[in-house]
Amino acid sequence: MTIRFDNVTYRYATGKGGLSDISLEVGKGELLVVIGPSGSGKSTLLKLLAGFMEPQAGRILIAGQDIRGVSAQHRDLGIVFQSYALFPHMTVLENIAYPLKLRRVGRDERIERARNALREVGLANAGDRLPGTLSGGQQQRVALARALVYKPKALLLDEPLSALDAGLRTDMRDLITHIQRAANIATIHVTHDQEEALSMADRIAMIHEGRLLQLAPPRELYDAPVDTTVAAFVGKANLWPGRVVSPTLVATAFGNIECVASAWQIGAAVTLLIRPEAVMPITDDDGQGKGPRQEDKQPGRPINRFNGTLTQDRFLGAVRRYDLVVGDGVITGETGYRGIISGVTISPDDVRVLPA
Ligand SMILES: Nc1ncnc2c1ncn2[C@@H]1O[C@H](COP(=O)(O)OP(=O)(O)OP(=O)(O)O)[C@@H](O)[C@H]1O
Repeated sequence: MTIRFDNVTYRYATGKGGLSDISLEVGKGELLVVIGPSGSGKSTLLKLLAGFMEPQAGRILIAGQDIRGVSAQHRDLGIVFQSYALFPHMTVLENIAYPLKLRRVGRDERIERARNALREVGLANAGDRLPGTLSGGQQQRVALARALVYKPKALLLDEPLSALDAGLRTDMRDLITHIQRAANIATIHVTHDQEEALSMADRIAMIHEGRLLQLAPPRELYDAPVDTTVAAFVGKANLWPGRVVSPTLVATAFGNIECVASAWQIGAAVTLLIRPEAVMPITDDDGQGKGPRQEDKQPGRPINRFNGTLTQDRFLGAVRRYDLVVGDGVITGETGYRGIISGVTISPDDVRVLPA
């Protein structure tokens, strides 16, 4: 089954917030992650889908059917919230079986299906316990089992991992994607956490101020963001304002930067995006301060080469994130190199030209 938003608009009575003209489709078995800053409209999107309120314009379709007027409980959606929302006085098994009871499934079948669902989330032995005796991660697994037990048409995950600590969150990402794949169910997952989005999503929808800015697979969103808002929200970014001076040159506060600007008019105001991992430290190994990648392209002439002073040097384990002050500007780089850094180079191919 699929989920589709056709030009959906919702305005709160206050006149502020909501969603404007959202169109997107989630395919059968697809995991779409919705990201965006606080207040961008992510929860509004879920509330409209879940049936807690109706759009003022546009249509929402589940499995090709317009769901306007269908009550929340008849939309047959599995929903997992940040707060586990389990019934504290019911055992784990009773919690999971509850949606089946509501649907008048017989007792034996209820228990059997609830046990299967519990096994799928790796908690086969926890059926008789009360939710309060489980850890946060375990409770979230129960919530997931309860959401899926009646084979809903689609799955909605509203920040399901945000109450968990970092290590557990990473494990739960894998569990959710595993179970979501096995259930082959169209899923919308809302999160603040960009790494969670990048690692879990088939595609990511980035929402900002109620508008859909970009809908793309994680790599495309990261490598080719449509604008500076997406570039800054997803991953770390060096963003430098500039002006196109030739098809291969953009003037910035750091001087003229070699890049591919042929799609832009001469004189156009642009912003250059350089990801920190594309910033190459000039190491002792290439002594003369010419990055090897630049030499390959134009022998003898150093391109996009900057000398400066390291002001921040953060050891993050696998990598080191540093700030190099160059004139009035700062270049942030990431590297596994542990030696002294006094300059960097940036390959023209690693510079992305975005609208100003
Ligand atoms: N019940 C409401 N009445 C009026 N305005 C609301 C209501 N709910 C949300 N809003 C406004 O709509 C906008 C979008 O809110 P929404 O909760 O969808 O954002 P969000 O992206 O989910 O934010 P967060 O990440 O903080 O949960 C916000 O500006 C918010 O203030």
